[in-house]
Amino acid sequence: MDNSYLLNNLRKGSHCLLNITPAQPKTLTHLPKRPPVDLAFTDLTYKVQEGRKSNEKIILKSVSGRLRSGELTAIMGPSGAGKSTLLNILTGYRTSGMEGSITVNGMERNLSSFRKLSCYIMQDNQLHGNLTVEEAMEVATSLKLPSSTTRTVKEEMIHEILDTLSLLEHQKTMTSNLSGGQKKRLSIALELVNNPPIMFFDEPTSGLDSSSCFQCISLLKDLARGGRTIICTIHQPSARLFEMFDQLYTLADGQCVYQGNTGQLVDWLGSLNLQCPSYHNPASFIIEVSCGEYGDHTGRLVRAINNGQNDIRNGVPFPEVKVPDYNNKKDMEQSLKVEHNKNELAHAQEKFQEDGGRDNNGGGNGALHNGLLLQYAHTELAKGKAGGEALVVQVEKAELEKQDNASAALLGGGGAAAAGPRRYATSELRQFWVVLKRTLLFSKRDWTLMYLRLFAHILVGFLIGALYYDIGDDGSKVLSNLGFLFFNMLFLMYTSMTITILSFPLEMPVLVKEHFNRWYSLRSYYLAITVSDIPFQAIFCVMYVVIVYLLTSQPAEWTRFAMFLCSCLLISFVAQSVGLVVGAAMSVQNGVFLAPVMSVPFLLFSGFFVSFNAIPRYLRWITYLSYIRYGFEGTALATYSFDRAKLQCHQVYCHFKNPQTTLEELDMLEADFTLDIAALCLIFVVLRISAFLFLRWKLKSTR
Ligand SMILES: Nc1ncnc2c1ncn2[C@@H]1O[C@H](COP(=O)(O)OP(=O)(O)OP(=O)(O)O)[C@@H](O)[C@H]1O
Repeated sequence: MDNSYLLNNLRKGSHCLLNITPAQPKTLTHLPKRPPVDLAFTDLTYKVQEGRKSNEKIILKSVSGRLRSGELTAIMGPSGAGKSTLLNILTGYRTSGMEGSITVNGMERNLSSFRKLSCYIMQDNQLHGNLTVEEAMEVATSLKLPSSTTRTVKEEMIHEILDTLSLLEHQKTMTSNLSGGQKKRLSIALELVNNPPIMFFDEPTSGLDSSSCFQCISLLKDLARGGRTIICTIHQPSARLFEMFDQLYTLADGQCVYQGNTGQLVDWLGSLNLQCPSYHNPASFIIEVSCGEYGDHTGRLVRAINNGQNDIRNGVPFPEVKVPDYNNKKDMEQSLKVEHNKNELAHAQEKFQEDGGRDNNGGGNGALHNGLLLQYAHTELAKGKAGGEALVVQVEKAELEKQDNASAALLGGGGAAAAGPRRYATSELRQFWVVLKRTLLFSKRDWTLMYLRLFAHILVGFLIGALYYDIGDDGSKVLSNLGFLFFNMLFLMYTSMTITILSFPLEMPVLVKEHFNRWYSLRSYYLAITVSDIPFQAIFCVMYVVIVYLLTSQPAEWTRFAMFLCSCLLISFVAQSVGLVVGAAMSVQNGVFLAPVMSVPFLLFSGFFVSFNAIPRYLRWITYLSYIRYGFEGTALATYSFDRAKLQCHQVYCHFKNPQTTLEELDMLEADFTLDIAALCLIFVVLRISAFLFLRWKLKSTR
């Protein structure tokens, strides 16, 4: 072979190699700027009542900790240790039953402002399956960014976020068709839109394979590197994943057994005579220790880490196991006796800087620097060195200044979506409009909701039309015609009620997430879903009524048809509202059983089975509540009242030839059509308000 050819190719190859440039890490440039936020909690206790009132269960036992900006923190622990509970409390998702203090940049947490700064990505992704990735992102930008943000900026932002999260090529994919890892990334992408400085994740790796887990944690790490505070609960990660976390917070039996760098864990446990075997995953080891597999060491670990008040950091000596409690007045007074010594202080700072220089993270991070310095000062103080106390004061002052600046930034400037007195980034009218458009899109795409319902109304319409064909003007078939009127009520009631009972509770988890993450107010959401289904329900009802009215030969008068239709429409809207109340208040299983059962009294007292005068007096009040009665009465009056001419009679004798006889038999001679319509409207309004109140209660009670 020609050597020069080989050489040339090799040269070409080396040229190619030389031209390879490492992939640049993707960064998010279009996101609103946010200040860094440090979160700290002190003496956090969480209790729940179990069984009888006096029976109290303590889930978190006076734990403390600090979660810093720019760090990826893992909350780990054995099952039932209290990880999810701690996360729920830190996010503000759970507030009742909690004692202790939570501070944001050193200031007591204001839950309302905090929720604008943070987002909570729950374990199950809670996404609407009927939207494409792109549409879901558009909804998120429309709701989470101020209305003043231009369309171009929103589009660029969506493009950038999807590109960063490797979802760009899937932007036209339906959310329901995404893989588990992609769904997780989409959940993150949706919340990234307004760039919250604090992001909480509950088990972000659950259900993912090892490669997706790695990608997911890498993404979280990148987000943390962007200055965000990223906190996630995780179940025993692999050694490779474990190394990726900056900070570890471990719980056992509701107490903190470790808080500090992941890299220091093995040494720290070693210093407490708990040697992690070689080639053993440190994450597994701390869980095994916490579970008591090597004996009961929980108490010792909790004391050593001061239940989360201490922090094991790179470059800072381990705190001694018997560290004084600085929250304790006695210990504090003792430490204040230590004489101020400026030389000692200077020495301490110098020494810290020497140690701090070895810290990988310390460099440019002021918060971390101060944190380390503070911890070092406490350690010195614990050793009884005079300079320690002055150093504590000095560092704490610096820390406070930083916190003031950051907090001012949080409240005053930064991301427009976060700042300001408004709870939401957009007006309620806009929220209503965006949610309405989204719900209409779902309806269009939901086969069950739309096409099955349409099909059912048409099919049943023709079936009933065939069964009761041409009976409307036949004096000998009035009883059958009354049966037809009653069946209309029954059909319209069940179709509109059950579809809502089946579909509405399925929306709940997404509603809980989006409402909690401040996408929209409950009012705008509720109004949007209330309005969205009314046109469809109306169209189906009109189609059904036109078919049956014509086929059964009811009176061919426009006014009577309008009255008949009006009663039927109101019945279906009222029944839909009953479905909303039931759907808001209970699960699908309970609702599907209870709603029809609860409707039985209303059907019995509708006036079809027993006329009003035949009902015992003490039970008559039920007829006033029965919306079926008003609907049935409305259609009966539309058919037989208002001086309707005598019906045709093809037999020797037709008892109900005169419509007045029918009304008399039904006790409807005195009935007023307007009153029936007014009663149905009133019941509709009361039910819609009740459904809203139930929904609000449900949202609160799930937390
Ligand atoms: N409302 C409640 N009533 C009674 N006990 C509760 C309640 N909520 C939580 N607990 C208990 O508190 C403990 C901690 O629960 P939590 O869900 O926080 O654990 P976890 O560490 O997240 O567990 P896992 O890893 O298995 O999800 C558990 O023993 C649980 O049974």
